[in-house]
Amino acid sequence: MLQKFSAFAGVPGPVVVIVMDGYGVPKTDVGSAIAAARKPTLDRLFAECPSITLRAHGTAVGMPSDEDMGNSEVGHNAIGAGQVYAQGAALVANAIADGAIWQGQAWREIVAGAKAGRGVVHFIGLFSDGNVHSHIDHLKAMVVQARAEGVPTVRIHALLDGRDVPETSALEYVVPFEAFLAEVSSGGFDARIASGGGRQYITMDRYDANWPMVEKGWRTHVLGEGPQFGNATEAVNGLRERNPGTIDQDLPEFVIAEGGKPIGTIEDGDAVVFFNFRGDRAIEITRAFVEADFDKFDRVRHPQVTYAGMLQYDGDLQLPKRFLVAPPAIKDTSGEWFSRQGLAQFACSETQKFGHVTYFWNGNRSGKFEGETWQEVPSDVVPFEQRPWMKAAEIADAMIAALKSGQYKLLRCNFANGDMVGHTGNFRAATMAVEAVDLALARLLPAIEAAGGVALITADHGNADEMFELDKKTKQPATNKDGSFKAKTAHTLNPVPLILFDKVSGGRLGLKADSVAGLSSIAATTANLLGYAKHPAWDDSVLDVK
Ligand SMILES: O=C(O)[C@H](O)COP(=O)(O)O
Ligand SMILES: [Mn+2]
Ligand SMILES: [Mn+2]
Repeated sequence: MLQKFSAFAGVPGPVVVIVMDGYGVPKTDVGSAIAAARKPTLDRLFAECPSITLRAHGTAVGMPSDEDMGNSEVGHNAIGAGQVYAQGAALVANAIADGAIWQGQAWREIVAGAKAGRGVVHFIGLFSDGNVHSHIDHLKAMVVQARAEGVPTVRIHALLDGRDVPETSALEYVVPFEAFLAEVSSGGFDARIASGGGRQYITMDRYDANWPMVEKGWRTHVLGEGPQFGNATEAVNGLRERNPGTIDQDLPEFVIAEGGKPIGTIEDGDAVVFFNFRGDRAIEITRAFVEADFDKFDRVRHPQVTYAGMLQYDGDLQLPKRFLVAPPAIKDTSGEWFSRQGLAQFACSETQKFGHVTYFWNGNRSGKFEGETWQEVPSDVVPFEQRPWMKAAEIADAMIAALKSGQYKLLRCNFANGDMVGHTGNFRAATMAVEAVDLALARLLPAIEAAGGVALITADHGNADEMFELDKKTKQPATNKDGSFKAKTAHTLNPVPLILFDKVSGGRLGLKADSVAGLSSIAATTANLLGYAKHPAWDDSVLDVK
């Protein structure tokens, strides 16, 4: 059980944690959709309430280095668990560096499974060095190892990124990788890219938002259906010509063929590795491969393959059963400990971020802890620059209703706007996204005050705070040849705000500025606001009690 907090007895009402996804604190207002947005509520909060910044990238959230931006998985894991674990990106890199991955049963079964069949290993995954869902160096190491272990054929199904890396950078990955594959394809070894497409167009849906996307991916990778090209470089060039202005993440599917025949359909007896380490966008395609009674779309045929995930994507569902590297063993999460305390908890977001405040928050578990209520607001299936307000109003409605019910001592929500619209690279839409969140806060905060509660308003990482690529040398926004700014779709390395909205303590409560504090300090801060000492495993609270 959690102990009482000696310095403060706890607020009379609930504690509400509000995550403004993709809302960082930028170094310059140039290119910041947040600075450009009209946001009277947030401006007032920053002027009147205690606020500090928290680290939300790099080692502060378990990434391999401080060059790595933050992301929703590591951010919500850190907020929910109150601790920092070495995350998938680091765990896979280490397992490759020390060779442990090749000794593991899963890798041995992949190689043995392929050799017992047609001798084909397929690698499907996000084809970039974004290090959010995957890293291309991990793929490279597996191709080299497969060759060394005598696997004759490798087929790669490359999901083009442009979302965690610059928006039209696909050829920077495809061209050198096809050259590398040509170089290693000798002595009876044949490795080629066989299919692919934009990651937001095929395969990498999440949270059941858009199964037709996954079906399209299945038809591309498994059945070999789609426009045919001679190699992936030609495919990217050809698709760009046919779809002018389309950025990589939205490019349609492609299939590599010889004489009209796809070179890499997935057949009985093949081995398949889904090489993303992050789970949210890996779960649906994994289900299509491993579930016997799968009913989300017609698979046409269901090849019997040896399937492995880079990590296990869902510990509760054991999905998939075979995985190359063990995921971080996240335990003692705040959700679990507040539940053991008998506190009722409410979690809400729209589909696109629903798993963030449930599954990621609870340490990548899909099951609820006792006393948790989860509410999902269905997201629209549209390009979000067309609807930058997304479901901010409906999330505010649900939160206000939950507050009014008086049932919950802890509430949490995620507003997806700054991030989902930030990822489109559309500056104007991103300012509206921030404005929509501001409007929702203007309604939500009075309900928190009326319930005698307080709010911690924060973010999981930056995105809308930097909508232009920065020049690597000057760190100023980079320009195209015509002088326009280069749109940026990825997350940022900026810290995030932590604001304490408190109308109940009479000014007793503040936040301690601490240059090393990160997102993992929020769990302990929440416990202290409720009048509990932090769990010993959690990082320190930043609550200041006068
Ligand atoms: O999956 C995505 O949309 C991006 O790669 C990362 O965004 P998120 O970490 O905010 O989900
Ligand atoms: Mn996020
Ligand atoms: Mn994002």
